[in-house]
Amino acid sequence: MKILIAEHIADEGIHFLKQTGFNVDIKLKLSREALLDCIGVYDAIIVRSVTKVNEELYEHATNLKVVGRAGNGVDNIEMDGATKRGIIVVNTPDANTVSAAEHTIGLMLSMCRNIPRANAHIKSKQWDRTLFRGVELMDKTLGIVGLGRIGSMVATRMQSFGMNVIAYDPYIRRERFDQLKVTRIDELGELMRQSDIVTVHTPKTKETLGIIGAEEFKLCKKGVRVVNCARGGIIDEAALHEALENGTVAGAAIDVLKDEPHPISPLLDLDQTVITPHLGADTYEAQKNVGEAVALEVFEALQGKLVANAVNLPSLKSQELEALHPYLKLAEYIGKIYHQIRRDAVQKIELIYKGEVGKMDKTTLTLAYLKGLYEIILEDSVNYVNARYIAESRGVTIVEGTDTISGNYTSSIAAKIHTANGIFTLEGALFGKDEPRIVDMNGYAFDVSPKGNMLLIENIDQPGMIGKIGLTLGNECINISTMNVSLSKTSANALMFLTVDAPVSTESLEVIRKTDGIKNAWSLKM
Ligand SMILES: NC(=O)c1ccc[n+]([C@@H]2O[C@H](COP(=O)([O-])OP(=O)(O)OC[C@H]3O[C@@H](n4cnc5c(N)ncnc54)[C@H](O)[C@@H]3O)[C@@H](O)[C@H]2O)c1
Ligand SMILES: O=C(O)CC[C@@H](O)C(=O)O
Repeated sequence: MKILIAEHIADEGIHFLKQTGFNVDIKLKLSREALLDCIGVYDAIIVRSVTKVNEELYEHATNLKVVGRAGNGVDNIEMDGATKRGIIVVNTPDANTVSAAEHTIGLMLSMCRNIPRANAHIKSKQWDRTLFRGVELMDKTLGIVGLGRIGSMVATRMQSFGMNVIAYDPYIRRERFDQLKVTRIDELGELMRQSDIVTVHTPKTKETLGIIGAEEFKLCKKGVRVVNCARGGIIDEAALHEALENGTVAGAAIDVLKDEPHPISPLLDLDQTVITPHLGADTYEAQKNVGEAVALEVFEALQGKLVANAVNLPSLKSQELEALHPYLKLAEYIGKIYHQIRRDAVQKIELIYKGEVGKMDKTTLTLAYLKGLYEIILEDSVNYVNARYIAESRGVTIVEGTDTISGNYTSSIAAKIHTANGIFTLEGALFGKDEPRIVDMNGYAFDVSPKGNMLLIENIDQPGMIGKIGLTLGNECINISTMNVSLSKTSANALMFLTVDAPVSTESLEVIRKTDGIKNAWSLKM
């Protein structure tokens, strides 16, 4: 596996990746052309906020499996393009939060006390204290837009400064506001009216781009101050420039610009602005955290593991992932069986999660089922990321449900596959803590451990069949490890699952199928 580190990450992360035995190339500041030229050989790329990982790059990145975003914001990564190609995108959302919150506060204080200009003044050997009179934070109202990880850290820290903290975030539950002792404001306009300082902490999305613009500035108290340590463009730069020039806004503290990494913006020419070149995450602590986290995630994702911080997968915490693991295995096994027995195109899949498993993350379990289903026909090109996309692009309807009752088992997963030629059903249960078993197939009851090479045989239920099958397999040099027979409740047929010690060749399978009393036989690989 080859990994390209295209933007600087901490040595700890690089060291980790190198000792895994992967081939690691560090090529910082490549031109776009050079990046497009070389990306084709890489299995993974690690970037920060500058590299645009978009359609153009994906078209050249024919081997790419993982994009590691060393940091939080993924606005430089085109997610749909990655998902449909099965490229897993991982980031490190918690690794630099404290640094970003502290930088926000540093910028806020610098702006309110004119620290950067005063510093430049005295370093030019001048001493005039009348030029830099500032304002206190105590008793002022801080309006936070986006009360997520960083917004909430800024909130609690600024409360200790004696600020009255209000916030606008329609996507956060009321209880969270209460827990943080932050006043919930239902409309952005109202937040703008009440605030002395406004700080934005949303991701950059279609909805938040320019969320604070000319109209919002019209609602503000004269002399409001603004902070943007989130993403360039969330506060419209042209409108901000205008508002600073006409005095509506007294000061702006900014870490992020619309067009990075270019230091070009009219805001740079104003005395009322304090600007840093996207330094929010630039602390030793944050970079060490980010570097280590992204390296581990890229390593795990390259091994096909489900990673906690995968952006284009349902988000799961590591403990949840651990608890889910045996069920994921079970769902994948159930998925694997259908296309090894039937070729009929799937029209609809109903998945019923019964018992304990019904309380777990069904979205991810269904991904595991679909991964198993399509792996049989698409092999490595299907993974957790694109499994649902593949099903949906084939017009397959997926229905998920739960049932509190799971018969004899603590947990089971029942799959019902609808095709033009009828319905195929399969149910699997978990035995003990982590042992998957097939317990029912099309109404035949079983207790089968799906593993290794298997044979499924349909035969007429008549005396002597087991001996005959044993003899046929013996003649074909097929050694049987386990055998599980189930009789039909409605016909004179039986189904038999066998575990065998080597793959059964097509020729042997033909011989088995022609044996008297055997109606069909399938070789399965689990
Ligand atoms: N300057 C830096 O170096 C630096 C470092 C880390 C993160 N960031 C950026 O900081 C921002 C916040 O990061 P985070 O980790 O706190 O993210 P987060 O996902 O934890 O929080 C974002 C919050 O914004 C809210 N939100 C989304 N759309 C909204 C809207 N239209 N109106 C109001 N609220 C809305 C969400 O509900 C969420 O609570 C991101 O843009 C991230 O990229 C910058
Ligand atoms: O360090 C970076 O490149 C970006 C940091 C920050 O904006 C992030 O999104 O994590």
